[in-house]
Amino acid sequence: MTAPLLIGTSLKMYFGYQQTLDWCRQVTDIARRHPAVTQGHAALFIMPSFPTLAPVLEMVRGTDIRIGAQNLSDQPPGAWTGEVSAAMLAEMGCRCVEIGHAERRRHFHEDETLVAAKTALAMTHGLSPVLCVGEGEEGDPEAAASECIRQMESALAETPHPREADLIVAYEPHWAIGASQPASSEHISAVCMKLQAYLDGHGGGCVIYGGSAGPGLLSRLEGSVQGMFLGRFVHDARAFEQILDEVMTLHAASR
Ligand SMILES: O=C[C@H](O)COP(=O)(O)O
Repeated sequence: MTAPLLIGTSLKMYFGYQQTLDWCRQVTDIARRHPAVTQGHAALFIMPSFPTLAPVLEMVRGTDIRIGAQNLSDQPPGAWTGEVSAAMLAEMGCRCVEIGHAERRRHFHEDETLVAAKTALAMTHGLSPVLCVGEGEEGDPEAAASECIRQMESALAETPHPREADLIVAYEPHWAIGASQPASSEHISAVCMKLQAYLDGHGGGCVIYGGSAGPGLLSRLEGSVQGMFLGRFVHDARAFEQILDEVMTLHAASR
């Protein structure tokens, strides 16, 4: 059987507490009954805000939905006011953590040294990094892929081999995040296939696409990505279900 497509989302800081729980419940209910999930063609992850991690972890108990944080400290537990450790996330039951998102690089000045430290720490605690890479300006896919591979190499520089958790690379061109539409399918496919080829030769991992992604995009990418990293366009949980419907259609077409 082929590997499941990875369908994940970060809720960023959009929702309130109750709204997050309501949305996660809707998606969990969809996951419990949708054949794309129950038959193993799609694997899901959700990254809600820190205060909701505990109730959401409880909510998804009995499913295989991975829950992750949108950030972690690059430091071991100690005197780091306001930070959250990899150790605590792992202890709670988180299985993945987002690292290097364009918004954290831009607004919180997270540099490549910090991204590499966080990636290594996540791995050593068995947390799969959802490592976000992407070029700043719209341009040709060759240059974009080179820049993303450079970012991946930098991010993985401190990570011991073999890796202690699966690596998920989210290709997110910065210029396509928060936009009205994603990058073109041709651009996404060309870059993601290069990044996947790189990972296949360098310890493994899977490449998913994010940046104004929504229903319909996965079908247009014709198997060139391993999944999707979703944002605003699944805030209505029915859109999440539509994407799982697409996974089923793609699976049927591949048989
Ligand atoms: O974390 C998700 C990505 O940054 C994409 O967000 P967006 O689809 O709202 O642009």
